[in-house]
This record gives sequence, C-alpha cells and structure tokens, in this order.
Amino acid sequence: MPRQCDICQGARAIIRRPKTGQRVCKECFFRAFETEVHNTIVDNALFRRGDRIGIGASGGKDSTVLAYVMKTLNERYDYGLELFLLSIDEGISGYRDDSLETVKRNRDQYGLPLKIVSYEQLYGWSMDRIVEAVGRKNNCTFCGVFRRQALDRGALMLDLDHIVTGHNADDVAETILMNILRGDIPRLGRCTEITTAGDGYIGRSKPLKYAYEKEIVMYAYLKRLDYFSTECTYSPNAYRGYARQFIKDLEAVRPSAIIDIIHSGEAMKVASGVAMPVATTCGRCGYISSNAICKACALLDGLERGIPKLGVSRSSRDADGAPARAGGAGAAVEPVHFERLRERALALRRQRLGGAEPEPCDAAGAACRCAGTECQ
Ligand SMILES: Nc1ncnc2c1ncn2[C@@H]1O[C@H](COP(=O)(O)OP(=O)(O)OP(=O)(O)O)[C@@H](O)[C@H]1O
Repeated sequence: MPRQCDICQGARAIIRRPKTGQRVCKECFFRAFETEVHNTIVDNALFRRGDRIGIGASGGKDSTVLAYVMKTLNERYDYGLELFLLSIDEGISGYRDDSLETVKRNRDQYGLPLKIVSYEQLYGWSMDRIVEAVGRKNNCTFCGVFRRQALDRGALMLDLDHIVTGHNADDVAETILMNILRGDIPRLGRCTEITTAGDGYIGRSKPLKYAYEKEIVMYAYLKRLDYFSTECTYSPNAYRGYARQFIKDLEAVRPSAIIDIIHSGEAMKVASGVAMPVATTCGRCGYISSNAICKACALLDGLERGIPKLGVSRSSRDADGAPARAGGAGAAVEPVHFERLRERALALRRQRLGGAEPEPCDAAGAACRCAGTECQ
C-alpha cells in the first residue's frame, strides 16, 4: 500500500527527505524546504526591507534554487527586497559561456535583472589565458581570489546592499573540515558565519547554509528548474574533493553528520591570543587586504611579470622577498574606490542607529562583524 505523507497525512509520499528522514509528498517537501530557508533568513535577520540584494548566479543548481526560492519568499512573505542576478564570467570557454546562457534564461523565467561582469573586463585576463600561463594545478587559487573581488565590484556597479550565494550545508561542512585539517584558525572562525562582511565592505550571506545538497538537487529536479550541471573544465581542487567525498561517506552512514559538523563548527570559539589578520587597504587597487598588496593584485603582478607562481606563494612580497610595489609594473587593476562601499555601509549603520555615530568595534581584522565601519 502506498505510504502517506508524514506531514499532511493525505497525499502519497514520493520522497524520503535526506535531511530528516521524513517521507513526504511533493508539495509538503517544497513547503518544508522553502520554510526552512525562510526561517534561516528571519532567524538571522539577513535582510532589511528595501535592501538591494545581488544573487551570485553561476547557473548551477545551488544558485538557481537560491534565485528561485529568494524570489518565491520575497513575494510570499513580502520581504520588500529588490533582487538582482549577478554573474561573474571567468572566461572559461565550453563551461562558463554555456552556464551564463542558463542564467540568461533564468533572468527571463524569474523576471530578475541580470548583470554580468567578466575577469577580462576587470583584470585583463580570462581564466583560459591564466590556465595557459599557470597550468591546471594552481588555477583554482586565481579563480577563487578573482571571483571574490569580482562579486564586490559587481555589487558596487549595481549599488547593492548585500550579496547572497548558493553555498549549501555540504559546502559549509566541507569548509569547516578543510580548515581544521589545515589548521587555519582565522578561517575556521569565519567560515561558520552565515553573514560576513565579505572581503570588501558589502555583506555576504548564505541563505542555503542549512540546506542539504541532496535536497537542493531534489528541489531543482521536482520543480523542473533550468540549471547547468557540468563540472568546471579546470576544477582539479583535489583537497576539497577529498573533503567532499569524506562528507558524502559520513552522510551515507549518518545523515545528520552534515548538520552536526556545522553545529560543532558554530560552537567552536577562537581562543584569545590567536593571531588574526588585521584588515588594511591594498596599496594598489584600494581593496580590503591583510597585506600591503591584496591577493588579487599579487596574483596579477606574478602573471604580468611572467612568474605566476609568485602571487600564489607570497601575497605581498616579490621574488626577492621585497614587498610588491604598490604602483608596480603592469598594475592592470584599476583602483575600485572601495571606500564608496565603506561609506555606504557606514551611512546604513547610522540610519539603523537613528542618526547616532556607531560605537567603535573592538574586533578588528578577521573577527570584525561591522563591515569595517566601526573598527577602522
Ligand atoms: N561565476 C559566478 N558568478 C556568480 N556567482 C558565482 C559564480 N560562481 C560561484 N558563484 C556563487 O558562489 C556559490 C558557490 O559556488 P561554487 O563554485 O562552490 O559552486 P556550486 O556549489 O557548484 O554552486 P552552483 O550550483 O550555484 O554553481 C554559488 O552558488 C554562487 O552563488
């Protein structure tokens, strides 16, 4: 006899939820999944009415589901948000060009404005050319560093208040494990946060932080969402691959392992006395950095001097061990005036405080939670 849905007790259960083990019908699954994301948003006060929110849209399952659910919840609960799709074109032919076509279709399907910003336009280098120069081994370092900054630059162009990304529970659990395995305490402290000030001054959050990847795939499939499912042509990130497989193996024996790792990560406190990076401003492009020169400029410096490994191994020093020069050769990145973002963040905080000056924040550097508006 067909089993009834554990939630509504009426319709036939068609799936077993990977996260809870409940057997549910399609409609109850949709509602439960969406309500959990809504609760994450509300419990963590991720947005304010009137905020302009950029959805980091890669065309993959996570960001497609995020865009769809954000639009659905914004309408259902009247959040009053202005939503935008923000895509970074890394310049990976046969991969990103195809996934961007998916994002363009999502733009039309969901009726959301789309902004595409390319590495070529921002840095003068596409990933295809970077891979020609550096080979396949370290290319993910370039891509990750450039993307983080590119999202902030896109946010500046769209005058956004906040960026959301499709990082899911599996991604967060993986990152916690990787930071433990690497002994990277500052990152371990930050990676469990649902909202960070980003590497620039714009807030970033992960509304799908507690959503299991398997459920995201189920949701996308059952809703027949249009998404792109090919792996990046250049993705040999072996270390993350091992962590991912380990999490999948754990999940197979104990489905709650993913959420348990996240809760453990959230409960850990960085001991006082651990040296944390102190935020300053890149002497070349103005981006927030913990060195005299930000990682993106250091990587570009290496690329343009024909010694790409330079930027990978040392963020602010050149081959002789001397600091990279702020106005150095081939400074292709234009100053981006990130102070505009900082001023905007400060104005928003003043507005929230009814015009009062914000109190100084005593958690400078990586632990800063005020977007650099109080601690600098
Ligand atoms: N090229 C891009 N443009 C805009 N946002 C991006 C881009 N690449 C990644 N992101 C954002 O970062 C999140 C995590 O990216 P990651 O590369 O880990 O992809 P993923 O886990 O496969 O996610 P997705 O399924 O959305 O591609 C994405 O969900 C998306 O919000």
